[in-house]
Amino acid sequence: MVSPRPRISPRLGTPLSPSATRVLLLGSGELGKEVTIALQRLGVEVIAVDRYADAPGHQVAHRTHVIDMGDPEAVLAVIEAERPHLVVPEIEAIATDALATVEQRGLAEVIPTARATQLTMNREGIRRLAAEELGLPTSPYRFANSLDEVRVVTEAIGFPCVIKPVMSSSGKGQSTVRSADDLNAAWEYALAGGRINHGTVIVEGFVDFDYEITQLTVRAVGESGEVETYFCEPIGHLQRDGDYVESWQPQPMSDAALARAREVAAAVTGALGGRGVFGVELFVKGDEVYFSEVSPRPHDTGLVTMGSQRYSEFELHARAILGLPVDVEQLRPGASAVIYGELDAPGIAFDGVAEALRTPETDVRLFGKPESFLRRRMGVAVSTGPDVHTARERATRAASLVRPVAP
Ligand SMILES: Nc1ncnc2c1ncn2[C@@H]1O[C@H](COP(=O)(O)OP(=O)(O)OP(=O)(O)O)[C@@H](O)[C@H]1O
Ligand SMILES: NCC(=O)N[C@@H]1O[C@H](COP(=O)([O-])[O-])[C@@H](O)[C@H]1O
Ligand SMILES: [Mg+2]
Repeated sequence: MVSPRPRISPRLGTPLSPSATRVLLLGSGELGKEVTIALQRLGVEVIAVDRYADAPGHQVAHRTHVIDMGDPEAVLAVIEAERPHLVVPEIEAIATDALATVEQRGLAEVIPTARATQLTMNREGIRRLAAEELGLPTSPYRFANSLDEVRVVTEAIGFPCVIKPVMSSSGKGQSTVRSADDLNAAWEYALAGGRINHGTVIVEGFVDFDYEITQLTVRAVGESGEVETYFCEPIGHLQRDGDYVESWQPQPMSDAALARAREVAAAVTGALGGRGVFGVELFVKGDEVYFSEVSPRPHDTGLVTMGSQRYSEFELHARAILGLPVDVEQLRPGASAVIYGELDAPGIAFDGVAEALRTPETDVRLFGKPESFLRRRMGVAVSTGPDVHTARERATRAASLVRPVAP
């Protein structure tokens, strides 16, 4: 299903010289910032691209660009100008047709593959692949293009159900609907919240799961010289309004559920192909595992790995995409808790960092986003501890001590 692709040379060059190994990131938020730092430590030349100036990843890259990432010509132009070896998508809303062109013309290698970015940018592509081609269990689902169609398909799906734009992330435009009276509001919210106003929604049956996990899965060159699949310890997380607020590792699971989670993750990532980290989102009920969606890149809930693993998901991504070996060992139970902006203002300040850092085994990362919004993720607290419970207490406490304030 996945065509063989040329393997990147494991030789690394000197940045800003003709021998440089060049990586271009499309998207330079908090996740891209950490990938960039990991690449910089390996002496890779990094070009960071985003839709706005001074994005977190811009602040640590060799060069930066601001473009409309939904514009295929703009995406192609920046890749043609920079001639990177690797193009690394950091968000899903990108002109993915341009990435297919890049791959076809052999301009650069797209991570993990152009097809993977095309399938995962739209919930319809990945859902049909997982449920219909691979036969993996998912929530029941239907697609709808108008409020009338939403009314019809919810008859089939039943209540409660979850309505989401087919192109969105971090819960934007998503609502859980309990009765037909709420459909109008959910439709309007989905139209307003989609990244690209596509006018299509997915209606999913509500899965009454016991817990949900991200199964970080790494496709990297192994000792055999072939791409092999590696699994991190499962990450449990808590979501509010479709956006992650807390994550921890490891999530305790039965042997049967863990084995099933890894089977599902291997099937999906194997079908997408390429190299790098994937965040496979799964719902678990008893020993049953339901596939939800997958990021073909590091995952926000995986921020916890900056504390809990020998190599964070960002370091693993950097190594895997460069064709270097990986080690997914977890060292200590860990947790992360999100620091939101809590106010709408540019150039905000943060009080309470010293108090937060008095918490044992705790780090605070402030992403440096130039503008704060009420519910924009501006930072994260990452803690470890003797057990997950202690790590969670530490991280949530530290995050609550950091107070965003107007400058
Ligand atoms: N069908 C469902 N049944 C129950 N809960 C759901 C369902 N779909 C979504 N959720 C809840 O909403 C959360 C966010 O959903 P989803 O991952 O699809 O949104 P997203 O916008 O892609 O978010 P992100 O980009 O952060 O992954 C899930 O992690 C889960 O907690
Ligand atoms: N769930 C996806 C996710 O966490 N993506 C991360 O958030 C950034 C966008 O943040 P912004 O909306 O605050 O600019 C993205 O660039 C990526 O790092
Ligand atoms: Mg998700």
